Amino acid sequence: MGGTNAKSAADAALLESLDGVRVLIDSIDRQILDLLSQRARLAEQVALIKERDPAHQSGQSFYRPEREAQVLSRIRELNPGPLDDDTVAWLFREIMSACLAHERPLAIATLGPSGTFSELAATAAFGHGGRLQFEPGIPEVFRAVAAGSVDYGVVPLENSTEGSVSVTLDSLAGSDLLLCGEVALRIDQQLMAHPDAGNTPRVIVSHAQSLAQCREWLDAHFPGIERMAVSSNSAAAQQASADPEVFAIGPTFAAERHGLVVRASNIQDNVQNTTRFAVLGREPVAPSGNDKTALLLSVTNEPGALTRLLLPLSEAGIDVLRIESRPARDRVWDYVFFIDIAGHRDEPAVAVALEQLRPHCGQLRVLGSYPVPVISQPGGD
Ligand SMILES: O=C(O)C(=O)C[C@]1(C(=O)O)C=C[C@@H](O)C=C1
Repeated sequence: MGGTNAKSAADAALLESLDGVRVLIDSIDRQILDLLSQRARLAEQVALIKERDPAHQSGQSFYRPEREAQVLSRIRELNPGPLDDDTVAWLFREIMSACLAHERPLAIATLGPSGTFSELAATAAFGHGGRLQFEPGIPEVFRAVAAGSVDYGVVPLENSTEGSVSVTLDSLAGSDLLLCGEVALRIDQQLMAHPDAGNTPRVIVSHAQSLAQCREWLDAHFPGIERMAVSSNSAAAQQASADPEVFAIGPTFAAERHGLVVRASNIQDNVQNTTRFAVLGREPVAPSGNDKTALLLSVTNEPGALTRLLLPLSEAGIDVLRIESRPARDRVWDYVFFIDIAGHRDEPAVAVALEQLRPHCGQLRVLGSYPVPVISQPGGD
């Protein structure tokens, strides 16, 4: 006891000077490092256990979204402050990412070249331990995951200003891949140009979604200037870096990557502009305790068809979180519905409701059950 008091008196004295506080910080850092090393050794042990199990051979069984969601929720609950819950969760997101990379580095496909919002979303979902593989388009991300040349993919699903990303929904409908997670990003759009550019571009280029998210701003500030959609924001930034008469729209870090200067900041029409990105995988995710399930249903175009779909869900007390319809590509005036519900497909109430739904649908596919995101959206610039 006397020793502890002597130690705290010495610490109190150190707190009075910058050099003294730094001595204390150095000591804490040594302890954090020691604990991180112990955690990484446990991750090695986890890898050994998973490798022993024949069901756990693929990269898919090393990444455990349900466990990560549980760890992050617990950290938020335990957080004594003064750092806020999101901040400590982000720190632990990176610790788990580093431990996972130490167990088995994961390859993640996303829309490239480097400098897209999708790249930011992939890093938000997997931390900096994931190895990104850039693809020229969203269908190519699906193909890379399906072919097994990467472990996971990250694609944009829905934007708060522009609605669903049709190419993603159509690719989902046409593939066997599963949704394993989601991450929402605030999307702040920047107008960027070559450092030698004048004030009036010949053309403004960006991804079609980004051009649409800035439509009113562009009408007001650059009326009559041609707008051209290209495969990604970073492809647009690349074009602007090669031609001072081309301006691009995209995230700040695309300007940094391609040597451009930001000419106007946050030009999206809706300040709260947010995009939800999906994590695509090949294997189902186990329940975390707080999950959602994405469904794909098809019905023929006859009166009451949608009501017949929703009734078994509401009777089972299951919350419908989102409904989106897309034309069925193979039949005129028939529709497929993308429906998100609360709960995991392995929960009895959800499983029963899905069985009751099945006779009313031409097709019913569970696109995936996965944890409700635990960390609030980071800024997307
Ligand atoms: O618990 C596991 O299965 C682990 O692999 C460990 C760990 C972690 O660092 O906590 C790492 C990666 C997984 O995605 C989940 C958790």
